[in-house]
Amino acid sequence: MIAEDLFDLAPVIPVVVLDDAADAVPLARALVEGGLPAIEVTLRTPAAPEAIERIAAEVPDAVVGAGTVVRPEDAERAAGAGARFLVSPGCTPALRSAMEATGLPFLPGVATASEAMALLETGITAMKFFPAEAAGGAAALRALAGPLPSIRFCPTGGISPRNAADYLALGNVGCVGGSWLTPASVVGAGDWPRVRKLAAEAASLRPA
Ligand SMILES: O=C(O)C(=O)C[C@H](O)[C@H](O)COP(=O)(O)O
Repeated sequence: MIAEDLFDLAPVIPVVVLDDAADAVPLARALVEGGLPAIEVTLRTPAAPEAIERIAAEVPDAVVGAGTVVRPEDAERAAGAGARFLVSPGCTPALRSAMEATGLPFLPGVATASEAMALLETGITAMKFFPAEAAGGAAALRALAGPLPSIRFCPTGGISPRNAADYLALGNVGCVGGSWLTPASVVGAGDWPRVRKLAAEAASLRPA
């Protein structure tokens, strides 16, 4: 799998924060059943590595990745847990090297033309656009497509059912990411049917 393949899995990559690794498998099953197989588990909680391990072992139809990859050592740790892709909110040369060294596809985060150009110089054409809404939203991505037509983005940050379709209509958007599919209250209550419904609604944003 190369990074661009992540765009073809589903229109939305759920961004998941898990406090309890025991929630990982039922949550991932609900997302997959709803039609969203690519799942980004953020490395923001101590439970994240075990959550990734469990999903990788027990939910074969999921493509589990790690988000919030911030330090170079996070990349190796995520790969060791079984992550199949990596996502970072921004990027540095050291982080880029560490992500590349895992051999996994990765979406490094950018928010400006200069950041995107720095990665483009190293051959990267698939990136996360973060924080999408705060950094100019769909209008900013439409503008970037002019001078940087070879880059495709996964915008994340402030995306919801209200604005997701605006992003997905852009030619330089491969998919979007967001946490709205797994609200903390819903995960805390173990309301997996609700997660499945939110996922199904998101999956229908763009025909597969
Ligand atoms: O953790 C990361 O790697 C990030 O870069 C940030 C997340 O993608 C966003 O925080 C999700 O944004 P919301 O959907 O607005 O909650």
